[in-house]
Amino acid sequence: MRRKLAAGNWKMNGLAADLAELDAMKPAAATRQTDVLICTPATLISRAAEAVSGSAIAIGGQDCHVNASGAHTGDISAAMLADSGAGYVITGHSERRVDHGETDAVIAAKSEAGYANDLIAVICIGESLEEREGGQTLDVVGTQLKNSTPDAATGANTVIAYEPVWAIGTGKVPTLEQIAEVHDFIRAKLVERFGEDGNAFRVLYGGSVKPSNAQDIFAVSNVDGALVGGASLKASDFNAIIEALDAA
Ligand SMILES: O=C(CO)COP(=O)(O)O
Repeated sequence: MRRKLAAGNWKMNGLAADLAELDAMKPAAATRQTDVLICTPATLISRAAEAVSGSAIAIGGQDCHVNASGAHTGDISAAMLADSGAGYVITGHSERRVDHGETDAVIAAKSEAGYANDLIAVICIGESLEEREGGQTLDVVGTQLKNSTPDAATGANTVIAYEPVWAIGTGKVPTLEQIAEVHDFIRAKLVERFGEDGNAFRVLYGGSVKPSNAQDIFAVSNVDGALVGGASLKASDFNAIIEALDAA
């Protein structure tokens, strides 16, 4: 039985004053069946980890460098994330694939850097609108999944997040049938590659998840939770999403 995961990605949002939102998420996070994760900007990780200490909320980073240390001005290593109190790291978010030219091979290497520091990698994959309209969704998702996921991935050290690029921050959400098609496909590919352990990977949906659509999305087969952007910034929204997931 996979534990569910409600994950928030704060992206480039969050100052010290916003740590109060984490405090307000603690009661909702104290659920039986759902893990709760907030990936803050790197500048807040250590304070966020302190703020959630003793609660059920885990803290993660949003990216890491492939190397452990060295002359990489402005970059942050997986060891630094772990040292700051992170337990997870997002790799391969579409905003990094697009803004920073990250390839599947780089994303796999970043995920491995995470494993080496006992971080769980949340590996993101998803098609663009053009690819969706061109009927290439499963090809694109399949290739990204294969090449961004290291051979060392397991259901314990890796979470897959399916985030259609056109659904991120747009308010547009795929139909439940479209979500089911991709999640069932991802599950089949994981089982094909990793055998029985392929059933242990959590597969999250991401892209315009809100309290108003969460219940329907969480009822879809092979949806084990969500990676939430905008609606994870405020406890009032994210708590409702946690509760919808826990009840699903
Ligand atoms: O990119 C996302 C999470 O990583 C989704 O963002 P939104 O929930 O704001 O659409």
